[in-house]
Amino acid sequence: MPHRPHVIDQLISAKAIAARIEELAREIEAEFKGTEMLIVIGLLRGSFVFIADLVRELDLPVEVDFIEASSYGNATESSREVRILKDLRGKIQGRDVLVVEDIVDTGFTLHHVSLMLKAREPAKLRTIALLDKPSRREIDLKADWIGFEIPDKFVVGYGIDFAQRNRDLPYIGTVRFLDQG
Ligand SMILES: O=P(O)(O)OC[C@H]1O[C@H](OP(=O)(O)OP(=O)(O)O)[C@H](O)[C@@H]1O
Ligand code: HPA
Ligand SMILES: [Mg+2]
Repeated sequence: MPHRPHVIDQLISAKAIAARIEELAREIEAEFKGTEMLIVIGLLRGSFVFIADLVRELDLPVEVDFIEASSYGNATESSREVRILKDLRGKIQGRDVLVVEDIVDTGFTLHHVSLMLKAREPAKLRTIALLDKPSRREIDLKADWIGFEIPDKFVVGYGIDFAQRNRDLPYIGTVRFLDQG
């Protein structure tokens, strides 16, 4: 796909994200109070920034593992086909698990990964997504915790990309394409 000229408008500031992560961490601590070990699973690549900030805020014993799932390629529309490019290193049977996602849009990615992980019989499986775009949902699914509900706009930053770019922005922004008005 050729690079499309665009500008980025800030939607959620880095400060607002940090404040929300503190609140979410307290709720997750309450839910997993007394756990021997919480396996925190990030969905690569989009969640790499969120999981890094979240685990550092959690006052719980944690292990970190990753799955790489991809459905967007370089497009702004889901292919609705979730490919698992990398599976977990560790086993999760009988363990407490938190799946960390950056954004739930159509719902295909989190749905697919949740089903796959549930089949491995964890003791408890919960999900968290920093962003939720309910207007675009095609699968009836809600993460157990959501950072922010956002409008039907393509977003980037804080780990989230457009054609692999802009993951390094410290805030969440919306992409305004200049070739489409
Ligand atoms: O709810 P959905 O419509 O499935 O969309 C959400 C998923 O899409 C993006 O991942 P992508 O496939 O672009 O891969 P990436 O995380 O490597 O950027 C995003 O990071 C979520 O994982
Ligand atoms: O709004 C989005 N931005 C980037 N990647 C995405 N994947 C699903 N929704 C989005
Ligand atoms: Mg992703």
